[in-house]
Amino acid sequence: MDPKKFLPSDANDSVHITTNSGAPVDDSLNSLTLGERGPVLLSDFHLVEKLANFDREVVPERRVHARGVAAKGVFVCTRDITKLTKADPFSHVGKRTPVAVRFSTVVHSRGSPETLRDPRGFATKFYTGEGNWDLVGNLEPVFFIRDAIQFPEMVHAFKPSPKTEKQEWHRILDFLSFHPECMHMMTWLLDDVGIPKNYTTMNGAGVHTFVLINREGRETYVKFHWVTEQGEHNLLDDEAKRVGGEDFSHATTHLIDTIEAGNFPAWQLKIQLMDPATELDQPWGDPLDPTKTWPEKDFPMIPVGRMVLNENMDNHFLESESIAFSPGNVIPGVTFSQDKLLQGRIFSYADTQRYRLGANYLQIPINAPRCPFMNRQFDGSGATMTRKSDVNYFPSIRSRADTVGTEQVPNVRGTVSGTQVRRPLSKQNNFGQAGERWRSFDEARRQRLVVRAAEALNAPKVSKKLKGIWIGYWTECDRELGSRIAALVKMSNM
Ligand code: HEM
Repeated sequence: MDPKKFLPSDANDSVHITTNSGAPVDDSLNSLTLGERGPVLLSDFHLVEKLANFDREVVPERRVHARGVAAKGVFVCTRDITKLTKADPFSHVGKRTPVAVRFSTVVHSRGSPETLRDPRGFATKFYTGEGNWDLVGNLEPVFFIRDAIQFPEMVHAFKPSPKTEKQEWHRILDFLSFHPECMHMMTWLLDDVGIPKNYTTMNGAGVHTFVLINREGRETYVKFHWVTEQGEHNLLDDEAKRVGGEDFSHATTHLIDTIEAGNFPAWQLKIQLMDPATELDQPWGDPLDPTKTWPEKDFPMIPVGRMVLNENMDNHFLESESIAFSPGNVIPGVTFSQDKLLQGRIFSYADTQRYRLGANYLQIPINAPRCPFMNRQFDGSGATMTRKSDVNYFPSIRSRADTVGTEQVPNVRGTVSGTQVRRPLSKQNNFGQAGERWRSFDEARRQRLVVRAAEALNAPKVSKKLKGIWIGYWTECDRELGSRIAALVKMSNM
């Protein structure tokens, strides 16, 4: 039997409604009752099945990044970097790799306004010839914290309060006051880019340091950046209120309409490179620190590819909602650095997706690999893979692939040794790049950040003590920045 031949479809190839098992239903408008006025009979199988199906139509929303929209497209390699990496999408100039991208906000639920000040997700799945590679990035090239062990509590502080179900600044500022490494990210969140005009006018970043590996096994540190060809545009706070009032899904509307109209948005993929032998010599900090950017004058942006989004998703639930990105999905030629935030992410995504979408979430078509594939772990809830063989173990003398062996995949890094410790990175420099970024703005943009930072500190329940800590941090970033914020903060209320 070829099970694929019998997959239910929406071809509507029956003249009447059927049950999920295909039996004709004589009436799908009136429940089966004892007499015209009821009661309703439990033997109305169709009614019970319809309601039961409806009751299960949703899966849990993503724990973060619940609100988003996805599209499909293509990535084209534009520069020969085969000396740096054996990764399939870069195998030759002109190489085309299908992609799916999901843009998102972070904190609030599905259906929340897209005009809120919030980081933005920019996640890309490359369907490569050697497995799916997910670059699960954000608009901002840095993050609030450095260690995954702090992430759940950070999200609790940003998410709506368990008492009021409202996002509250005092909880965010309280948590982050213990993490001065957040200051660089705060100069992105409270900057104009904190509310992008729409998803096509924003850049993206891989954030972490990753490692490129070439055919000889040589490793190069890399940072990935998506640079929008539409130009970077944002909404100022008043504009955001107006746009959000007119259409709280404005960014989703814009992406779908733009693609529908054939104005396909595009991004350049640029990389920055570092020799790992120099990693301890960087004056600005540690390249394993995701709160740092690499100065462009020392690490120039090198364009290596171009991505065009040219197709909307056909079905929101089956594609946009079911797509599952994970920083753990790397391919030969690209791997992880020891960045502690990244290392926690390698676990967390696949784990939440097993819960959110089920054990066989990688068999959902939008997630399935589009390359030759072979392993023996596919049974369980949601399994749809066509299999005819009785070899469901490994290795087997009856399977050629099991005995031939594969080319050595140069993805495993060399020996690492050390003493077990729980200790933060010693090179911190929490304020330097934050101050540099603020000073790089023109005066109007500087002032907008000052006002937003002060508004956060003037929010309800922000204590005098907390205000003092934050004014201290802003002053460490830049003396003038600190004093300008302090001048707008009301100190008398607590
Ligand atoms: C230790 C830190 C982090 C943890 C534990 C974490 C965990 C998660 C989880 C559980 C999800 C939901 C995934 C799903 O249900 O499919 C998610 C989504 C996401 N995360 Fe993170 N995250 C972390 C840091 C980051 C950072 C630093 C970035 C940016 C570089 C990021 C970008 C994203 C994006 C873009 C999504 C949405 C993916 C999509 O569109 O489906 N996360 N994260």
